[in-house]
Amino acid sequence: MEHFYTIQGEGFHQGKAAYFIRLGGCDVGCTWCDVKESWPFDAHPYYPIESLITEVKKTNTKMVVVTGGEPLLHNLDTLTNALHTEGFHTNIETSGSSPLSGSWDWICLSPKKFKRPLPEVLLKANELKVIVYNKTDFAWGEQFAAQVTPNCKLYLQPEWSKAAAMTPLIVEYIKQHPEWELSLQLHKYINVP
Ligand SMILES: C[S@@+](CC[C@H](N)C(=O)[O-])C[C@H]1O[C@@H](n2cnc3c(N)ncnc32)[C@H](O)[C@@H]1O
Ligand SMILES: Nc1nc2[nH]cc(C(=O)O)c2c(=O)[nH]1
Ligand code: SF4
Ligand SMILES: [Mg+2]
Repeated sequence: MEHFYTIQGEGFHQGKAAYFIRLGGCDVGCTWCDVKESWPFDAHPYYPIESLITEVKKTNTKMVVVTGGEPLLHNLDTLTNALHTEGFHTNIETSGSSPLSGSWDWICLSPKKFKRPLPEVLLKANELKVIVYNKTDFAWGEQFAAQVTPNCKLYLQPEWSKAAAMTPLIVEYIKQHPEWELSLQLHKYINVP
């Protein structure tokens, strides 16, 4: 759908330079999704992997983030193998709701009520990023925290339109449950892609 060089705005790698590859198509349908234009599967331009890699190599980045849409609707083996051949770190942003493909240095799983994550992806997640849209989402997120591995990082991220109301609740929750950390969508505060 699009590709751009920016800083990772969310989660464990927040603040680091990263090249984003956003793949078209999503079958999850979150009511509050901030990239609904990504949902149609066939409405986006196709970029050959070689030309994407040429663009990434023009930057100074080591890190490539594959997102969407739901990137796991595509088989990502060829793309991630090509990125690894060129020495890039491969990160994915996923709802975990479709089978895992690709080889990943970092998997950020953000579970969704609209299509639940698969156990196989929960077990491979390096980072669990729960979006807090209302106060019931804390208890809802704990069920997934119970299914990831002990090393998996745990983040609570306010849904953007509810951030003013939810961020204070998140701060209180983290004070009570310090295994969780705050993730803000930094790029939206500083107006970068
Ligand atoms: C647009 S999604 C694409 C990747 C994948 N479909 C997923 O949901 O993880 C990228 C990240 O943005 C988060 N996100 C989407 N809309 C959001 C919103 N309105 N507020 C906060 N986070 C949002 C998702 O939960 C996910 O972690
Ligand atoms: N800067 C920036 N950081 C991000 N982290 C995850 C994003 C995504 O949409 O997957 C995203 C994004 O769209 N922009
Ligand atoms: S899974 Fe991701 S891309 Fe799909 S609707 Fe939800 S937030 Fe948007
Ligand atoms: Mg985004």
